[in-house]
Amino acid sequence: MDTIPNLHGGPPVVAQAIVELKGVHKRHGLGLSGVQALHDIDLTLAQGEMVAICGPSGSGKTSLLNIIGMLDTASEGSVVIGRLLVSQMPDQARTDLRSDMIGFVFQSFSLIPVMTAHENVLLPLMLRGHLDEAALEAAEQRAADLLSRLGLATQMRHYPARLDPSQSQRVAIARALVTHPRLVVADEPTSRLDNGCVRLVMDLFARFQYEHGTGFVISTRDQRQFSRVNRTLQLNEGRLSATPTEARRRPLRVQV
Ligand SMILES: Nc1ncnc2c1ncn2[C@@H]1O[C@H](COP(=O)(O)OP(=O)(O)OP(=O)(O)O)[C@@H](O)[C@H]1O
Repeated sequence: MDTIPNLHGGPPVVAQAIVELKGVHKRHGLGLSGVQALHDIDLTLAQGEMVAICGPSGSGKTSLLNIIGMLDTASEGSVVIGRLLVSQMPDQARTDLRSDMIGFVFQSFSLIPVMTAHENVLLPLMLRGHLDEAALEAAEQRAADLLSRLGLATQMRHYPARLDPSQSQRVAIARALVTHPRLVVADEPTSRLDNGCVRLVMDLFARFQYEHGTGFVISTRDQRQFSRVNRTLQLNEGRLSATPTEARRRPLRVQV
């Protein structure tokens, strides 16, 4: 549990944790060639909080995000996402939970080459099961709105091969948001964007945070994001160097 200043003047709001990591270690590979990517990570994120994880290349940002995003498992320690102990869940249950509550922005975008930008964004909604005509129309509209907000109105019918890195990164961001997930995990989501596009993306994230209570975990080396998040944590050689209370913290805007 975490208390958040109430910007509307009332008592502090008690926010539930959406992510709780305790004593998390991650080792890639076995034996002498193995790499210890994360050491004894304790981390709690409140629902609706936006947190940046910064650190140099190789510090363990992707390893940490993959665990929070349920794409990978910890070697040791407990991982609770949305109050469920995912570190002890069978793979299929973890996959289902991930598609229900998490949007993931991959560092390498991971767009599907045989689908247009619009189809790529629509895909997570289509994978949720059969949509009747009205639901399909609403889903198509939602995907188109997100692409427009990210400055891609004229690229919707383009295939990934015709998109530049900035456009591809924005398509990957739209795809992560389209299900209105409770948590977005974004691996260096602004690495290929100019200042104008960074502003578009961070404005859209802030809007989701405010309107839908979406939480964000963003790994970054990009100083341009730091003023827009609630907290910034530092990873160095697999260790979080500031405890959450020591780290700079800005109040959350919450709807009450
Ligand atoms: N699948 C893997 N197998 C072996 N080692 C790995 C694997 N994935 C990551 N590592 C190693 O774990 C360490 C942390 O890597 P990670 O990708 O998590 O860091 P990062 O901070 O995200 O780096 P970057 O900013 O360059 O993406 C590095 O030493 C990396 O080489």
